[in-house]
Parts: sequence; C-alpha cells; structure tokens
Amino acid sequence: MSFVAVSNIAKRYGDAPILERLSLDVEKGEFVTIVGASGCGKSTFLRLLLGQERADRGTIAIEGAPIAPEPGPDRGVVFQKYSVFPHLTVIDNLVLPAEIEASPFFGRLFGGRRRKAREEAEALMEKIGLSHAARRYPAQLSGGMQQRLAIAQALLRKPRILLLDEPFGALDPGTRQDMHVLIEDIWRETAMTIFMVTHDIKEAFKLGTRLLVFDKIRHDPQFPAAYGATVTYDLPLHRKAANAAGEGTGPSPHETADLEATLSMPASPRRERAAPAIGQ
Ligand SMILES: Nc1ncnc2c1ncn2[C@@H]1O[C@H](COP(=O)(O)OP(=O)(O)OP(=O)(O)O)[C@@H](O)[C@H]1O
Repeated sequence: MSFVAVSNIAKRYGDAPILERLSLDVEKGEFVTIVGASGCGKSTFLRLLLGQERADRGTIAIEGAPIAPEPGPDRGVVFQKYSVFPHLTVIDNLVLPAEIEASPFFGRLFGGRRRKAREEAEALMEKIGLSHAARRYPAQLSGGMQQRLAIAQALLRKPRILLLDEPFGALDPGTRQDMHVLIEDIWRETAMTIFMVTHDIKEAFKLGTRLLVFDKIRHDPQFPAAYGATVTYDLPLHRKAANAAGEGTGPSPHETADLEATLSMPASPRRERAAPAIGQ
C-alpha cells in the first residue's frame, strides 16, 4: 500500500474537463515536483490533494484511508502569493492558528497554553530564520521573508504532506536559492512527503526525487478544451539520491533543454517518443 494513492481521478469545471484518468502512487518521504503547461490543472491537482475540492471520479487515499473531504492538519500548503495575515506580526501569525484551534470562539490562549504556543512559534522562527523579525508586520518583510513565514505557518501543525504551489515563483534568483536550501533542510529533517508545482524546470530537477509532467494525452484540434490532462511523464530523479550521498551532479543541459522544449508547447497530445533518460 503506497502512502498516497491516487486512482483514476477526473475533475471538471462546468463542461471543461481539467484532469482525467490520473493515477499515481507516492511513497512516504518522496519530493514530487510537478511541471506542465499553464492551465493544465497542476494547481487543481494540489487542491484535490489538500481536500479543498473533490474529484468527480476516482479516489485519493492516504495510507489506505480516503482523503478527508476538507483540509486537515496532516496537509500543509504554501501558495505563490503570501497567505499570511497582514494585520498580525510574524510571531502573532504563528501563534494565532494555535489559539483558534484551542479556542475557536475567542481566538485567545492564556497561561501555560499561551506560553507553549509562543515557545513553539519561537522555535519555528529560529528554524526558518525569522527570529530577528518577530515583531514586524508582513508588509515590512521582503518577499523571501514572507514566504518563509508562509512555510512556517504550513509547518505549524506538523503536516505529513506539504503542498507547494509555485512557492518561489515571485522571488528573485538569489532569494530562491536560499529558499531551496531551506526547503531541502526541512524536507530532510522532517521526512515529509512534498508535492511542489513549479514553472522552473531546473528547480524541479534540483529539488525533486521524482518529476511529473502534466499534459493531455487526447487532443481534438477543433475543441482544444475537450479533454483533460494527466501524468504523461513520471521521471525518477536517481541523480538526486546520488546527490544526497554527496555524489553526482544536476541534470545535463541537454536533459533540461529536452524537457523545456516539451513544456514550452501548449497542453497537447502525448508525444510518442521516449521520455528523456534522467539520471540513468
Ligand atoms: N474554480 C474554478 N472554476 C472554474 N474553472 C477553474 C477553477 N479553477 C481553475 N479553473 C480552470 O481550470 C484550469 C486549470 O487550472 P489550474 O490553476 O489548475 O492550472 P495550472 O496548471 O495550475 O495553471 P498555472 O500553471 O497557470 O498556474 C484552468 O483553465 C482554469 O481556468
């Protein structure tokens, strides 16, 4: 039994099929990166995993149990645009969820429970490098710091699955590199299972242990929206494992260019050629 089992799911919005015949088995601790043409349904897939939306057909199970019909503490999420509370300081952004969980009506904790929540928030700020900014408001943070805060919020309830939807898409290259280091550290330390949507192929190769390409298998040129997308390439990134052992290098320019060429085309029928041999 795999940790996350996605079996033959389909999702439509109105008359438009977005995803179809999508099946996938993911083991605990995998870092799955997802790429695909814009609008092909990558974020929709993350929302299905989150439980924010329901598939029209098929099932998603975590450790054999059907996924809860709403977002739960076992799944954390970070979006490209900051999902933090703008009117709260960094530390209050990290304490409030605990307060609301413990006291949904008043949203306040007192005494030992409040102290514990603050200690946990402080430990998290230390881990993600925001201790010095505890009293600042989100508008006073850089983009990278705001995303650190969003990641910290997602980690608050110690999720087993982390869903990242283009989390670094709005950041400059230097900040992105820092965030790569942070997310890799968190992943190694927590052994979380991560699904990350990205438009950056190099980032997908660099961070993932497995890379999925979403695309359409069936295509009607008269009605481009007639069919949904599915997983058309599923590439184990063996080289990543070698990297972890201190060996190997990133993808060759040829491999990256090959996949970039594939993805630069609009969502299209499956191209009948062998998947690039990654990390063989
Ligand atoms: N709530 C919704 N209602 C109707 N259509 C939707 C809804 N959410 C998404 N869509 C449509 O579903 C399709 C897939 O959207 P989705 O955001 O999943 O794509 P994506 O691959 O993540 O795109 P991008 O890479 O541009 O972020 C798009 O055509 C989008 O317009």
